[in-house]
Amino acid sequence: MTIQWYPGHMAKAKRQVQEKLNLIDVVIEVVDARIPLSSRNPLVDELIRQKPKLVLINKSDLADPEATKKWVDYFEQDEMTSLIIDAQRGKGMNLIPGKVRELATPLLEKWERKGINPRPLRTLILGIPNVGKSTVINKLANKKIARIGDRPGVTKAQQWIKVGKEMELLDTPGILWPKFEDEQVGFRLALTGAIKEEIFDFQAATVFLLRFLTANYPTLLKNRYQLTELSDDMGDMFDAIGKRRGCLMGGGLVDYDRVAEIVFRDFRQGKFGNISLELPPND
Ligand SMILES: Nc1nc2c(ncn2[C@@H]2O[C@H](COP(=O)(O)OP(=O)(O)OP(=O)(O)O)[C@@H](O)[C@H]2O)c(=O)[nH]1
Repeated sequence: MTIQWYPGHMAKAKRQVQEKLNLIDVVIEVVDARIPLSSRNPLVDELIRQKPKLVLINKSDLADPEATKKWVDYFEQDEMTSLIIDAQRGKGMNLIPGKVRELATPLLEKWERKGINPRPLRTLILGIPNVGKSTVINKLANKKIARIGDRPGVTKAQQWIKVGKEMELLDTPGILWPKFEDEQVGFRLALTGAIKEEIFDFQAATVFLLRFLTANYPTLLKNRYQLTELSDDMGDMFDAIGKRRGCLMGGGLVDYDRVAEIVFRDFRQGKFGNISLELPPND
């Protein structure tokens, strides 16, 4: 479910994350590999302050592998440790406990110095909606966790999931809102499913996507709709795709809304192939 965010919701979400963070040794932030920056809330770093953090670049099966490698370098330059994963298929996830331990080395050394018996490291999954937080938790827990819906008057205690011997994970993720004052960021979030479809202009998002594909993945776009040529004129592009897909109204006119919907759905379902909608700044 994608949530509509209002100032009240944001303040509540922030408070809830802050409460959880008090219990946490290492934060695990999940981002969408297709939009690793746009799917972050800049508040994360401010919120978690000095706590060690691991970035999971999820949904790598949908993204462009070349771009994803560049993102790992980008995060490294920014002194962030990241891992490329595909939570749906569990790929890359076996490396998480080792990375968490590595990140917690200063804490483990502190315990040793003080003669404190080491306990499992406590972690929290954090991220904006739809990046795959629950999928990551379920995979790490190695089973489907039964979720108890919010019921008025019933306080659900925080539950810890054991991941191996040395790591524990809070069973509910921390959710932060996406930030989309920039229109392009908004389109990227809409295309990847992080914000509700009703709150943006479908045709405008499709125009953004078609322009992006024309510039960056022309062959994938041509192949999908058997187009011999691509045009900068979006009217021509909609016409060409619409004719291929039989989106015609009376009088042979192309139904642009239907074209937009088809292109949009095709992208959401990964029908174009592996595409990243964002490259690291300065690339
Ligand atoms: N292709 C692909 N899909 C994924 C992957 N991880 C999660 N998904 C899908 O992405 C959608 C969202 O996943 P969730 O785990 O519900 O995401 P979430 O961050 O918990 O979402 P919210 O509950 O909205 O905060 C689901 O349809 C998942 O099946 C992945 O690695 N690859």
